[in-house]
Amino acid sequence: MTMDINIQNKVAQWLNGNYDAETVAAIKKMEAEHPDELTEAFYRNLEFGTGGLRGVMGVGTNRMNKYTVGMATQGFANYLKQSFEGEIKVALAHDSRNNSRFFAETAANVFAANGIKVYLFESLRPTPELSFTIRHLQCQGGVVCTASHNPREYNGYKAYWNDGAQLVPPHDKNVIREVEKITSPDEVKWTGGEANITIIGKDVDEAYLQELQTLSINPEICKQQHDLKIVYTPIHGTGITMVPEILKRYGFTNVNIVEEQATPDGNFPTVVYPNPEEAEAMSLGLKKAQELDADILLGTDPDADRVGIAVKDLHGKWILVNGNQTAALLFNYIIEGRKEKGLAQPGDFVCKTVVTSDLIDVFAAQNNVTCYNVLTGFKWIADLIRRKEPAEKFICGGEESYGTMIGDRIRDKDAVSAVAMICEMAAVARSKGKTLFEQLISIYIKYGYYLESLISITKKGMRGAEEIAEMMRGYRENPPAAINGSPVVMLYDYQLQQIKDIKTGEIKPIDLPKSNVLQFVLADGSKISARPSGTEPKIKFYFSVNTTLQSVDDYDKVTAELEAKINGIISDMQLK
Ligand SMILES: O=P([O-])(O)O[C@H]1O[C@H](COP(=O)(O)O)[C@@H](O)[C@H](O)[C@H]1O
Ligand SMILES: [Mg+2]
Repeated sequence: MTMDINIQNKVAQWLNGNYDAETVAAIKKMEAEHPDELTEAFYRNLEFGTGGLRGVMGVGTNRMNKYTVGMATQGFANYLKQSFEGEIKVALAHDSRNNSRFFAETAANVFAANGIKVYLFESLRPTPELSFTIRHLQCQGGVVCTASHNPREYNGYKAYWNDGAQLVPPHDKNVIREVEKITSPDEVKWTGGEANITIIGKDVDEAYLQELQTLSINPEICKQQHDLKIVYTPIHGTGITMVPEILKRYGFTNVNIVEEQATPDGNFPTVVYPNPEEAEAMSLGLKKAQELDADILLGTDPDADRVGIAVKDLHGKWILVNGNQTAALLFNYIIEGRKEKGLAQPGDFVCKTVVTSDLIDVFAAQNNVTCYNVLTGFKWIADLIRRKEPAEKFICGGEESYGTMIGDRIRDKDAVSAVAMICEMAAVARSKGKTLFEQLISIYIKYGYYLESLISITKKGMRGAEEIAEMMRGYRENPPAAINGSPVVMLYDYQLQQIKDIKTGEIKPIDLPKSNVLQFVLADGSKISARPSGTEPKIKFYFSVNTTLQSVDDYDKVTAELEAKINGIISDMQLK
């Protein structure tokens, strides 16, 4: 295969530029032995996706290495200097991944050499704590070196603006424009500003923990139910730094850590993927929860912004709760809890993403709380808060992909607060003689039973990205007329920013930025969404079906019906 001329030029730049001997040797080796890998490493530059820059670690413009981190930081520094006057400050953190500390120190040195004041965490911390720190220390920007829940060969760069939110347009595009102007490592200021770096730690931890304590709605019940039996696993990530402490401060005394996964380790030795969405990543925790006959299991991802939970079902069998169910439970607890406590105000709003359960829209409306829908990515939830404040007040936000954000002081998804509040919610349920699972069923009975499921198909590399684009094009050009026997009645195309009523042909606009997402709404109320992931080489299909549930006695039967419906949709779409 002959290599595209643009790729050849980029490779030549790296071979002839001021790159270290190790990098040059690695490129030459790939050139000789694996030219296809060389293409993958250089065919594009890393871009800001749903959650910052993310890539496999290695040499090349499409990889995470000290050069791409250094250039991204130089570009970010340039843009911060154009955007703000006076002293500029940034906060930096990192997770437990291999090279995360090195990348964070590299970024710290580059910012500092550009005359920017840097607050660098002394060691690993959760991503949400960094979001908090930006506001707390009044910084103009920030970075976390993490690839979140991605496989171990990845790393990444989550970049933040002065409100503690990840970059959205135009800032992300503008930073990339600055990065693209940099053609050689010689244009990066690598060192020379060490005096501008301040190491931070305990004081900020304390402020963050105190902030999280203010979120509690029923602190007295947590104390009363202090012996709620909790099993927690940080899956070798940053959660260990804050989660046990916040649980203690909420008053919980029976917290059992999964010891085999307690030590931060970038090889994530006990799991295939460090992602609580994967059942396998939760299996050691489940084993411990079963042995201890615990009330709840919680697991956080490496940068502690997403949380997965497991509880016992009606028959005492342990089940993994999906992200939609956790979000529904938590939103419901917060909305109803605030109402009961007299904290609810006109102008309160919640926010979720367009691929997250519509059950939340239903109960928010019935409780007079506005529910907004945004594109996938917490950066869009944070963006909405910015656009609505101060007229409307953000209460909580969340998404199917195992994340929530409570209150407006932390502007990114936060598993530390989520763990605390989920345990509080379990404590409140227990004080009423209920389990969390029973609580979920009560929500279904009151507002409607929505069942969701997700299929992700991995397609790696340049070819994979093309295949995913082709699949999306196929659905767009030839949308199905019916799925699983039910006609498609509405077609949402977020790329075209329009909703089409299939029967009448009427078209309505979608007031969101353009995004490659399609949704088919069926006559029976089911909804199927398709979109390429913005963080991993995957295409994602989301399925949502719903019906009414009269009583807990019908739960098993109705669940089986809804599951059969989802399976019917999946097989009709030939996705399995
Ligand atoms: O990876 P994290 O935990 O930072 O999470 C990031 O990616 C998730 C998956 O995105 P996608 O479906 O595009 O892969 C998003 O849902 C989330 O809002 C975003 O913050
Ligand atoms: Mg994460």
